[in-house]
Amino acid sequence: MFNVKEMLGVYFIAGTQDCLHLENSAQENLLYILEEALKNGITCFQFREKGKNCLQNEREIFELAKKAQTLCKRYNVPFFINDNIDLALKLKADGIHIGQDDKEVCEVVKQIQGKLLLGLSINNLEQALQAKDIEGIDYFGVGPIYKTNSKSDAKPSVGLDLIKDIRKQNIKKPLVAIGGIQEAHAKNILECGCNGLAIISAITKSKDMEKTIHNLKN
Ligand SMILES: Cc1ncc(COP(=O)(O)OP(=O)(O)O)c(N)n1
Ligand SMILES: Cc1ncsc1CCOP(=O)(O)O
Ligand SMILES: [Mg+2]
Repeated sequence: MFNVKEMLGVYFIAGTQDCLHLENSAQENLLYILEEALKNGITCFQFREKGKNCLQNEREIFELAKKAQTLCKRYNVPFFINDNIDLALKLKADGIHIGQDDKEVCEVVKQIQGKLLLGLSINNLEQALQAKDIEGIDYFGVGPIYKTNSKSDAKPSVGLDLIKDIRKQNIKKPLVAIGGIQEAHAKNILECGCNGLAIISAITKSKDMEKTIHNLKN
C-alpha cells in the first residue's frame, strides 16, 4: 500500500517526552506538532513513547497512539510504532520499528506475519551484512549519524561513512538516516545513498515547520 522508499523521505519520530517545551500539556503538544508536520508534508510518523518523562500508563499510551494514528490516516501518512509489537498489532498500525537491543528480528518477522511493515536499526556494517537478506525487513534505520540529545542511551555516532560503506557492499535495502540530523545535513546524507531522514528534535523544536520540512525534502 505504501511505497517504502518514498515513505522514508521525511520520517518524523516523537512522543510526549519530546514535546515538553511548549505551553500546553505534552499530549496536546505532541498532537499539535504532529498535525503541523503532517500538513507540511512529512512522509511517515513513528510513535515513540520512550525515555525520561514519557507516559507510563498503558491505557494512556494506547489512547494517545490511537489519536496520533487517526491524524496520520487523515493525511494518508504511514503510522509506525516504536518497539511495542503488541501495541502495533492491536492498533493495526502500518509498521513497527525495532532495534538491535529489542526482540530478535527473525522472531518479529514471524510474529507479525506480514501484517506490518518492519524497520530495523543498524549501528554498524556487520549488523547490515547480517540482516541484508532477511525477507520481511522493509528498511534499515542507520545511525546515530551525528550526536543526538533525544536518546540518552544512543550508541556512539557513526557519521556518513556507515551509509557509504553499506552502499559499497551493494546492500539494496531502503535506508533512512537518524541521529542529530538538521536541515543543513539533508543534501549530503541523501547523496550518500539514503532514501530519507528520520528526525525528532529538528521537527519538534522547529520555529517554522513549513520551511524545515521543505528544506529537509529539497
Ligand atoms: C527510523 C528509526 N531508526 C532507528 C531507531 C532507533 O531504534 P532503537 O535502536 O531500537 O532505539 P529506540 O528508538 O527504541 O530507543 C528508530 N527508533 N527509528
Ligand atoms: C531514536 C534515535 N535512535 C538513534 S538517534 C535517535 C534520536 C534522534 O533524534 P534527533 O533527531 O533529535 O537527534
Ligand atoms: Mg527500540
